[in-house]
Amino acid sequence: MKLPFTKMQGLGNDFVVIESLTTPRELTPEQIRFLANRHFGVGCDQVLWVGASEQEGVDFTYRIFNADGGEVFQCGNGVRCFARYVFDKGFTTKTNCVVQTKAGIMRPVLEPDGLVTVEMGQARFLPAQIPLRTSEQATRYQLDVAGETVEFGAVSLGNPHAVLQVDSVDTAPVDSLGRLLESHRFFPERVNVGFMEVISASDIRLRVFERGVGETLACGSGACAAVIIGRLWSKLSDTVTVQLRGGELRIRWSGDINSPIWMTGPAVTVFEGVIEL
Ligand SMILES: N[C@@H](CCC[C@H](N)C(=O)O)C(=O)O
Repeated sequence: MKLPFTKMQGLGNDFVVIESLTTPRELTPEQIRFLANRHFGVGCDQVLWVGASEQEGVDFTYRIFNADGGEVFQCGNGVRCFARYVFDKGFTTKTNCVVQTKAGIMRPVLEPDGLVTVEMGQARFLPAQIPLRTSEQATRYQLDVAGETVEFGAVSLGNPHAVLQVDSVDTAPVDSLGRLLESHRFFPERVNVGFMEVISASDIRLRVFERGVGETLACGSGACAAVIIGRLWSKLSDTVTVQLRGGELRIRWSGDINSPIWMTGPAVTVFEGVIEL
């Protein structure tokens, strides 16, 4: 089968976008892993699937697959690319489409300056919602990992995040500790692990070890999670610039746990192609 695709990136978090609007397409986990493979396939952190609306008031259905082939419910950099893709390809003339994900409805908006703003929904903190293997909700959790006590905040943006504060992201053990935490039994559905360095109340640096991928150049939902945790720990203001390895995101959150969080950043098409599956 010949499969057309579009390669996109948001701050270097890269995607293979598969269109299932004109020709319905389903991909197996093996096919996802092949597409994501940087040596034998196209190469990406996530495969994004663009599908038709399945309900009134919604324009499209958005599905997300990690490079390991697993389906997940949220991808912040991906939803910006999704909005850029459906608009640039002429599948909509709306600059503010409504997108159904498995985590709920998302509303990306194409800004006049080319950036994309997304309302990322409400954060969830209950252990069962994240999920965590505990019944006690806490602002800070502690785990013993490889003989050390690790402290972190935990939140769901539709996908699970643990956020650690570090003195410097340059020296943080992102790969080794990220890997251990990602698959720690405390997180029954595994977890994305963010390492946050607070520069000031309005600036952080962040590296993220993503579930099902490894460290990526940027993670949109991870940036939201870091700002939420940093704000709950009284270290951040309501508008924060998040410096990731691939560039910057602007994140806004009032601090009211019932209010949504907003993310603004770039979404770029890299190239198009056709691959034999
Ligand atoms: N890169 C993403 C997050 C993708 C999903 C994540 N790896 C998970 O397993 O939850 C983003 O920009 O949010």
